[in-house]
Amino acid sequence: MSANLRKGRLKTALAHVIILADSYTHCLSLLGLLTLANMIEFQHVFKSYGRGRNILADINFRIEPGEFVFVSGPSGAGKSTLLKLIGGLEPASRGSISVNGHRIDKMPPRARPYLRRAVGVILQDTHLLYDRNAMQNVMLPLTVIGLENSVAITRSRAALEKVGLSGKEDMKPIELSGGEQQRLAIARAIVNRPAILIVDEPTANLDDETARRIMEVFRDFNRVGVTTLIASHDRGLMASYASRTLLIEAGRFADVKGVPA
Ligand SMILES: Nc1ncnc2c1ncn2[C@@H]1O[C@H](COP(=O)(O)OP(=O)(O)OP(=O)(O)O)[C@@H](O)[C@H]1O
Repeated sequence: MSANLRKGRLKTALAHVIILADSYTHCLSLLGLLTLANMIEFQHVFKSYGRGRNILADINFRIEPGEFVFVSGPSGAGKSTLLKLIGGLEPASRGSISVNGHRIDKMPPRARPYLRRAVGVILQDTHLLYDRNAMQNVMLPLTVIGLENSVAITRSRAALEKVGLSGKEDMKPIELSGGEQQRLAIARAIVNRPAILIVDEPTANLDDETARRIMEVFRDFNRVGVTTLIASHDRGLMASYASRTLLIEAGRFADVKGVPA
């Protein structure tokens, strides 16, 4: 056997080991997630911005590990605000919020990276890095935690493929359509395999077929135990997927089985 052929085979074998090791750690992390109890609990939570009115008032609910829940209500009702509280992107004005058993309203700033890893946040404003290409944007959360480059690339490619962006790795966000940018933000949020996914209006800019495909990506994650919360006013989407809906309407809050009437 020539030295080049041997080298080639060794490289292929190594790549397989890396992928296998990666799946192994994924399984372990999923087991870890399940034992970590990736639940969300709000107790008497109030939220106002500055001295303004209460956007959320005395909100109480508990989402069990692995649930798939919609947050619904009219525009301006406070859906994004609720998601931001869970992701630690906005502080509550009063009350207690627990995520994964940690009181995030009492979490010191040095513990924030933990929350960022545990909770994948996909907001309407995608916060992509416009001077980096699609691949670099998706790789960022993995680079931050010090994952080896080759593993980060393999996982980022897989995440881009999941959201239908294979072949667009080298494109900058500005060269992508609104819907593609949204899918890029989804790839970046799932690449870290969070315990909880919170998603704001994920299908707003997408055609029906792409919307269905993206919802299936969230379902796949949910099937392996990822607690998923989706803010939406798309009744068709909720009719297909919702088994529980948190409804915020005119300052009132309701926890509804299935889709609200
Ligand atoms: N940073 C902020 N400062 C002040 N007010 C804010 C801020 N963010 C949101 N609000 C106000 O809080 C209210 C709820 O906003 P939020 O974005 O949570 O609603 P929403 O239900 O997600 O709306 P939409 O469906 O239109 O996205 C709105 O009246 C909004 O103006």
